[in-house]
Amino acid sequence: MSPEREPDNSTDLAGEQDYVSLLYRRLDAERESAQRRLTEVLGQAGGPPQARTERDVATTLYSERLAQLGSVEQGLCFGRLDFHEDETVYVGRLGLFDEDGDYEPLLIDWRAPAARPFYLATAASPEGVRRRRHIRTLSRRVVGLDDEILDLRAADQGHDLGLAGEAALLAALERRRTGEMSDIVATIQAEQDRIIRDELGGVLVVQGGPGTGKTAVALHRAAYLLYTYRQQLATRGVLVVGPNSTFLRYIGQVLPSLGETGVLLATVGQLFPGVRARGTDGREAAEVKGRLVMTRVLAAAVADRQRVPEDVLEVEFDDGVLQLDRATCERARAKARGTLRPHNVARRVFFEELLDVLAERAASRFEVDLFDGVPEIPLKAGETAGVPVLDSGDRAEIRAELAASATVREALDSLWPKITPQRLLRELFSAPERLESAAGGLLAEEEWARLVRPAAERWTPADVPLLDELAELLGEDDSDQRAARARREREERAYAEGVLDILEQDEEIIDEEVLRVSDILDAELFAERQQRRSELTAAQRAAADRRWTFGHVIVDEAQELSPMDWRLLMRRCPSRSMTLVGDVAQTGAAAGASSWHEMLAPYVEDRWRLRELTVNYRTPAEIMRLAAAALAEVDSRLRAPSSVRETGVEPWQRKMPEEGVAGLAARELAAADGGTLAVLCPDSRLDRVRQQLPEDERLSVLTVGEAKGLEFDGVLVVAPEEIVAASPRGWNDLYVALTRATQRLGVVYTEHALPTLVGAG
Ligand SMILES: Nc1ncnc2c1ncn2[C@@H]1O[C@H](COP(=O)(O)OP(=O)(O)OP(=O)(O)O)[C@@H](O)[C@H]1O
Repeated sequence: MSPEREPDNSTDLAGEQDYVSLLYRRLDAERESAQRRLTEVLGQAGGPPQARTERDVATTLYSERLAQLGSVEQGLCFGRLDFHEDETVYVGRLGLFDEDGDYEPLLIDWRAPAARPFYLATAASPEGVRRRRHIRTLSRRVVGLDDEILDLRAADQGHDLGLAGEAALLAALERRRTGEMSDIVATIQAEQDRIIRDELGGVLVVQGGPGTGKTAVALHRAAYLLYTYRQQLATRGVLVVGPNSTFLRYIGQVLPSLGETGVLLATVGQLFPGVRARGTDGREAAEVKGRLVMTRVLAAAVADRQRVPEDVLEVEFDDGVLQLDRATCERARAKARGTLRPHNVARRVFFEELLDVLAERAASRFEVDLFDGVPEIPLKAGETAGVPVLDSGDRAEIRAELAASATVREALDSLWPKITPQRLLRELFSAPERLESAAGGLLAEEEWARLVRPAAERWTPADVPLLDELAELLGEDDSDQRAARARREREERAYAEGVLDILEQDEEIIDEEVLRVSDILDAELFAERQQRRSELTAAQRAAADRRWTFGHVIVDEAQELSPMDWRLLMRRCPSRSMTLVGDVAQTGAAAGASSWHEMLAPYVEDRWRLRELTVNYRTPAEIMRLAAAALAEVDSRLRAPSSVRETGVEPWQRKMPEEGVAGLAARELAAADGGTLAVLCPDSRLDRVRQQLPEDERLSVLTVGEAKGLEFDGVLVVAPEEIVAASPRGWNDLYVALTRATQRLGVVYTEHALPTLVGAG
């Protein structure tokens, strides 16, 4: 599409300013009203539980509304569509209505169906649109207009990449980077829009090269889904998974500006409540931990904790000793395992079995003791010896005593202990003999030996899926807690019934009050209220609950996740309503994916749909030519995405010892003209390079892994030859490093130049 442009015209500018000012007045009025209501609610206190619950709901509602209204202050309205039938629609960051008139829409939310032509209309397929106008604002002032006339005559003069709102797009892309990602609502392109608005159900995979807007699309999709399927998603929330916390900080501000709060942003390492994975694994250990075979290693480690005695176990009880022989314990273990319940739950069965046996043995011993020393009286004709001395009540009492005895419990615990995932994993990794027993038949010795580490070591991100797996294998015997909860509920109900009785007897009390009390007793209503309360804090509640399942899960840099990471995520999303975005050419993690098919087959077979993004909005064509040479080394069949723009600045390459990096960085930082610069280096050089460089908030020194998903105005890649040599996925890493810049790129060799790059440069 090659739109004809109408020149900016001051009458239009003034007209749009009037309209935009009207929108801001409406926004202010909404804010005042939400603030007033919030203040009113906060001013109330006391009252019955129902009133308190309602106040909680209202407080959260108005606070969220205020946050949402605050987040759209910049760029409230950014577009206008004029249709052939003289209809005009304004598009913006949220919907506003004319509440004084007949509730006409003044501004259409970008996510609403009516806003769609703004992103999709082309000259060839104008969807009734005559003119698309991008409105540029600075604070509340209109500073420019970019018009496109969608005229079929212009359609075949088409631009190769089919860009919509080209001037506004290029202006957005030229912007200096601040270190925080911004939203792209004003300039979403058609191929991106189709992904953002794709249906909710099933697994959607978005494959796209660097800079094609995968992250941007994933976040806008979260906002779109919450807007469109609010009922379905608000209670369960949306989980957005990113590769590391630097990345989460980078994208953290985008969603509030899209007006969304029902989203939990997390790394996989943050998804096991109570564990903070702050340690790091070596590349090889992480790779082994990520393998699917670890499920079998862990299952074996759990089975190893279900022991039987070599010969007999002696259990002290009541001034005597009872014996549990190996065969009896084996029978009890087989029965407990046969229930197929998790370890901590099946333990109850094991205990019950052995308590039965012990009770039997204790009863016999008691009977023997009773008759000890008593002379045997010969049986008369017709008499039998079968009548037991202890009746069933006595036997039950002995069993109860055994169950309550600390020594008995200790003895049984030594065979089948109650154990947490954390304890089991710590004890497994800190004891080579335990590891050998569990992993010996499944991993080679040099593989399982990589997992050995001291017990005091910190948890790492790769431990988290293992803990999650163990939580499933071990389970939680919560029967005591459940019994306690049921007892509490019975007591509360009895109390409420008592209150109701008193109220009914008291004639002074009005009917309404009585109704409120009886409300508490209505289980359905009670459950519903609980539900409403949880709706408001879905993201927070989800963060604290390992068993939480999300309405939708979005995974960014999905290629980095290991098979064990996927198992964890799939548990969090049994509905398999997921959006996975990534680029298999950028995989750096040793346990990461090289094919979407391989990664997904265990969970959904081939029931997933693929969409591709093909245009690179970040990296200029000059830099992309160099990066394409690295991509060819990854796989010669892969094609780099086409860059949207050229800058006229070629990337440069130079040989220089490490000490020279500081001077080059200072030069590049100056050239970035107030923008950001990243120095990307191999892990082994990170500390030394960091020490050389001054503290500056515009300057970041990172490894390639840390820079994944980020972008900077300028980038210096140090020692590319070492980045390539450092891992089997070294070329993928170099490709990632070379595609982080929006303006300028320099490559500094410390040893030998890479012939591939020299040829391309
Ligand atoms: N339609 C658009 N309008 C304006 N800017 C855009 C658009 N699409 C993408 N961008 C910008 O392009 C840059 C790259 O986008 P993003 O980080 O989402 O790409 P990516 O595909 O996730 O890249 P990578 O795989 O390298 O992490 C960002 O600055 C983003 O804001």
